[in-house]
Amino acid sequence: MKQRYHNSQKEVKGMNTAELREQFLIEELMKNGEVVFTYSHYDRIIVGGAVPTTKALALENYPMLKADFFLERRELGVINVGGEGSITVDGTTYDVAKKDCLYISRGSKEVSFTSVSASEPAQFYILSAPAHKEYPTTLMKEAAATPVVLGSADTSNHRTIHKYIYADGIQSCQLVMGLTTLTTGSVWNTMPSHTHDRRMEAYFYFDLAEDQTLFHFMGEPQETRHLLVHNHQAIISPPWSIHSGCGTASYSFIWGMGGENQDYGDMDIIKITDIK
Ligand SMILES: O=C[C@H](O)[C@@H](O)CC(=O)C(=O)O
Ligand SMILES: [Zn+2]
Repeated sequence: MKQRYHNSQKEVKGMNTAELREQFLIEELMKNGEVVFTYSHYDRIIVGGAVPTTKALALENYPMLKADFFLERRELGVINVGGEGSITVDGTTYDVAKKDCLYISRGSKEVSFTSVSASEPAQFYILSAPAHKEYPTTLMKEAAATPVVLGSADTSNHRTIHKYIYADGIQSCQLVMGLTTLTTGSVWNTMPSHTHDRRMEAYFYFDLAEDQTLFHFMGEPQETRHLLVHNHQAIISPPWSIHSGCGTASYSFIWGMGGENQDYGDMDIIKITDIK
């Protein structure tokens, strides 16, 4: 498991492209036959990917957690962005198809990830946060998440938001998680952009054509920087940073947060003409 510490706003202002990418971009998350994790000190979120092929992959323990097992003091959210798959939690198996979400309770001891087809594997995107109590392991199919349509073609940001883990959805200690799909021809996410000093956020981009890219914007609202992101890459957004992106084609992304509250609507919106 790789580890990333905090960066101050002042430090980030002075970073060049390589330094920004090293701190805030996670380039490789979906590796066939592997579970890959990055531990971020922003709200102690762990960002990961699991791609089982011919055999199941277990959620192993990591020495740096100093825990008896991964979920001893943590909760975990998973969304599949690949082929058909399932997740087994302490003997119960859940079918997790593309865009379905499974919340896994703190205290769960044996978790494993399986694909139906090794040639079209499931690709599980994982977020885990420290948890103080147990909430039940819960599966939410994509169809069960109420879609919220935002933006318009006029502003190139027509998109549908599916919320899974949040105050009015699957219950958790602090994890908030869902996904956004851009309508063909729309390319802007999260514009107008916002910050929420109360929560960090991670974005994982998927369904972006392999020969396309996305400009992800971060930084303080009047001191923005950008990172060039490709399909299946994630970015870590500090609480003081905007997180907004513009693709060279349409795409989807998973957003996930941890921190002070689970109120999806808690956002400090920045007027479009005020961004610098
Ligand atoms: O705090 C919430 C997150 O930034 C995202 O949910 C925003 C988003 O998906 C969008 O506007 O497209
Ligand atoms: Zn946000």
